[in-house]
Amino acid sequence: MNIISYEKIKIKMEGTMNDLVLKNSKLVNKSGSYYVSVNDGKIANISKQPLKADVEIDINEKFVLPGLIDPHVHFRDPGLTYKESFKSGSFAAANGGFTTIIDMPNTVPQTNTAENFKEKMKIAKNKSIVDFGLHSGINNLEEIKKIAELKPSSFKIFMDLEEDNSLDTIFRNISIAERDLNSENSKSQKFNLKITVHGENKAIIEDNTERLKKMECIRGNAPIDYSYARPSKAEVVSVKYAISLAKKYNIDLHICHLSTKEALDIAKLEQKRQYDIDNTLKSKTKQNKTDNTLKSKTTQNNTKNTLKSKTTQNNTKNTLKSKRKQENTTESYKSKIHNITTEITPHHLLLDSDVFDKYGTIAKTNPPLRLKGENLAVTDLGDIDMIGTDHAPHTLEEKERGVWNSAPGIPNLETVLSLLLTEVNKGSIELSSISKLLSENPAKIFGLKNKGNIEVGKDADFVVVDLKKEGKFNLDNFYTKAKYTPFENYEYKGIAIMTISNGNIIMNDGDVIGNNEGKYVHY
Ligand SMILES: NC(=O)N[C@@H](CC(=O)O)C(=O)O
Ligand SMILES: [Zn+2]
Ligand SMILES: [Zn+2]
Repeated sequence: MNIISYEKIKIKMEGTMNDLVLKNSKLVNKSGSYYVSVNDGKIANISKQPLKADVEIDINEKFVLPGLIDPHVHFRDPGLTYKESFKSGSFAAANGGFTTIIDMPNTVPQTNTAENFKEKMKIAKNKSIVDFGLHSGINNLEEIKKIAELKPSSFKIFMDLEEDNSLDTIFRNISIAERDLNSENSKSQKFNLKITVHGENKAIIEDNTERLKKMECIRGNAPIDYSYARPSKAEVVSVKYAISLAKKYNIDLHICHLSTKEALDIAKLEQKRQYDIDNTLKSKTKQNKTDNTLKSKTTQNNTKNTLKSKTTQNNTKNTLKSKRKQENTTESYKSKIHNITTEITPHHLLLDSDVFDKYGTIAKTNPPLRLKGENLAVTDLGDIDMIGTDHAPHTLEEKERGVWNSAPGIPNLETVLSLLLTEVNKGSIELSSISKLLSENPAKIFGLKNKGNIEVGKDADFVVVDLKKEGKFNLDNFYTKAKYTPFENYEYKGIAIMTISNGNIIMNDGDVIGNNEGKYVHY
């Protein structure tokens, strides 16, 4: 038990004092103004009555939202820290209103062994000022099982880099690892492995790029050719295949940076199918329950008990059997429900390939910005689970090497909240949908149970926003090392003015205060 200093015990003894209170706060979907108090990094109380604390911050009737959570960042640490690091990346996150990020495995070395995973945990613990989850890379079954015990947020597959015939094996290995780990720990479904995919088909990309390069002399290969080289079809084919493998192996699937209507429709269809199966299962179990109670109680009890122990035996055997059956046959509706979830980036939401005219290869990213008519828009947000910024920093020099050799990727942590608050001011989305897309759903879908909402007992993670503040992004004020964005001349209305992580202020009016220690978070 760590001994805390006497004065803190004294304050605790008095019982009244909190560590922090946010007074005169506006909360989404609640009328009036609130006091939100914090104790030991957790939300202690939410009240209309005044609350006292060591530190009192007057929010002056601004909105206090749950701290933002980004499930898709590339902090390039270890190995590529000249582009970004957990220090610069987490400072950028704090500046953008984020209190939690989940980092991608395409570092050097790849985060695809238990050893490299632990090494990255250490690096992040030392450098990150926001809480962090980690996605794992892919490896053989043995390594996957060792990493799975460290509770990665998911196993990430870059389908644009994998041959189709290796994908089936990857999904199969993840489902076998989940089954084996849970049968070793049979008391509960302790391990729930999730796959996240970069959904673009490698073969289609290679064929189209080859064809366009050959025509270089005729077409001159403008930056927009990148959108033709990685056509929507590459995403549609890849997302369809990933969903079929998730069904076949009963594994939860999260689709990164969805960028086309067609692929979104396919994902929605499967989500609806799973929802219907889930409801059928729920009504069946309820039906069974009513049937059983109708029978006489007494005689039933003993038979029920013997039956129960047998049924539990059969059930475990059945689930394992159905899982085994799953591997080779098509899904049966009795199978475990696998969740299909989706994310979209700010650039695929708000930009299309027209922006290449102005920003050239600065706007080059994977998947590419879509041609008008193929792209998604703010009106599609109701069908998408979350925003994942795909904060993918590179150096300016790496971004200016022509259409084929420039590095793909756009940094977004310090622009996304202002971009979405501007949409709120335009009336195209509600303020509540920002919390749903950037806090509640990422927390729920990636199992971050202490995060995502302003509720008593949850982590005291907040972002205070000034809905009225207008301006243009000034790259000199950004903390990311990647000083470029296709949103440079965007006129925003609304910005983060304070970020609080576990009760500690980490950003105040655009100044990041770096004395906070981010912690590893997982499902
Ligand atoms: N999105 C990108 O264009 N680039 C990502 C890789 C990826 O997510 O494909 C990166 O790590 O740079
Ligand atoms: Zn990607
Ligand atoms: Zn990415």
